Amino acid sequence: MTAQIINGKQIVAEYRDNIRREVEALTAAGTRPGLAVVIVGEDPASQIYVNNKAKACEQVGIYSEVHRLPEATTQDELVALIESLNRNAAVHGILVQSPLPGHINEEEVVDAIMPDKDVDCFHPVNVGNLAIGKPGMLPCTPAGVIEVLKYIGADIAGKHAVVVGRSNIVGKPMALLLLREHATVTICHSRTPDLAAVTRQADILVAAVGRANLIRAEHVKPGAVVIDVGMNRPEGGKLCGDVDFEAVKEVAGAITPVPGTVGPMTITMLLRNTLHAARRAAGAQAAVGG
Ligand SMILES: Nc1nc(=O)c2c([nH]1)NC[C@@H]1CN(c3ccc(C(=O)N[C@@H](CCC(=O)O)C(=O)O)cc3)C=[N+]21
Repeated sequence: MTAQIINGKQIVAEYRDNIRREVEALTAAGTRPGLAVVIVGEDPASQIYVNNKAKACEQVGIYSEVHRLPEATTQDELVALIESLNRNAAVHGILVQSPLPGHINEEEVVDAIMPDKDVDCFHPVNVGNLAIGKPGMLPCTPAGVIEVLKYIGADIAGKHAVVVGRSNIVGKPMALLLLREHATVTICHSRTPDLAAVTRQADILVAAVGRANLIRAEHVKPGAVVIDVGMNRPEGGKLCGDVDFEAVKEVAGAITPVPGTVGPMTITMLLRNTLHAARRAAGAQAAVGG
């Protein structure tokens, strides 16, 4: 039996429809949600992603502004821009597209973003709140994966979820969100001696490494839900994930295609974070009678 191919188009359309309605209501009440995206340099993949983010904002009625800075931008100039966006009342979310040029200290840049406007959930304050289970900003890609699992009706509580990859932007926060949903969670990485022996135990397998075809049929338990977070562009080839889709779809119970699901859901969660940030800002303003 072949796996259920998870239809990202349908999930994304439903979520964005709900967000669009909520944005409309908040705008009518006097606060139009706004997102500022900052991109430094000319990385071609980043240009595509940033354009997709701006288009998605437009689709749901969120105000957006894209700040395109030259490769030679200094640390001080970038931090000064972030500080001005922190003070800008029309901007509720700030996203600084990574990767940044080598001469920029990325950590210092993230620290400069006001935590309330950190719609990536990269700031240490938001990461800490996530780790201790306080409500707040959720990281976009991991939150999107949880929404996909819920949408297809996958059980998470008590299931064994295996995350392959330990990055700060996907692997680690993914494990925290699965834990919050009461999964038993294992994280694998490049030093895991027998990857397949661990991944074969997974009821839910999340691949977030950035290596094409890392996960093959022998890595997957029959019937498992396989979520592919990889975004690989082999030279001259087309975009593909970390999972050998054709082979794994014959074993898995459900699988996400790349492109099509996790990428657009990531952007959808960015829209949701921006909406929530705007709603909190509007509430805070009402509380001081502003
Ligand atoms: N501060 C920051 N926040 C991010 O969230 C962030 C980032 N930097 N840097 C780069 C990564 C990557 N990322 C993607 C989001 C959507 C798609 C996406 O929509 N992908 C489409 C395909 C797009 C295409 O054709 O290339 C899909 O999977 O269907 C891809 C990649 C966000 N990132």
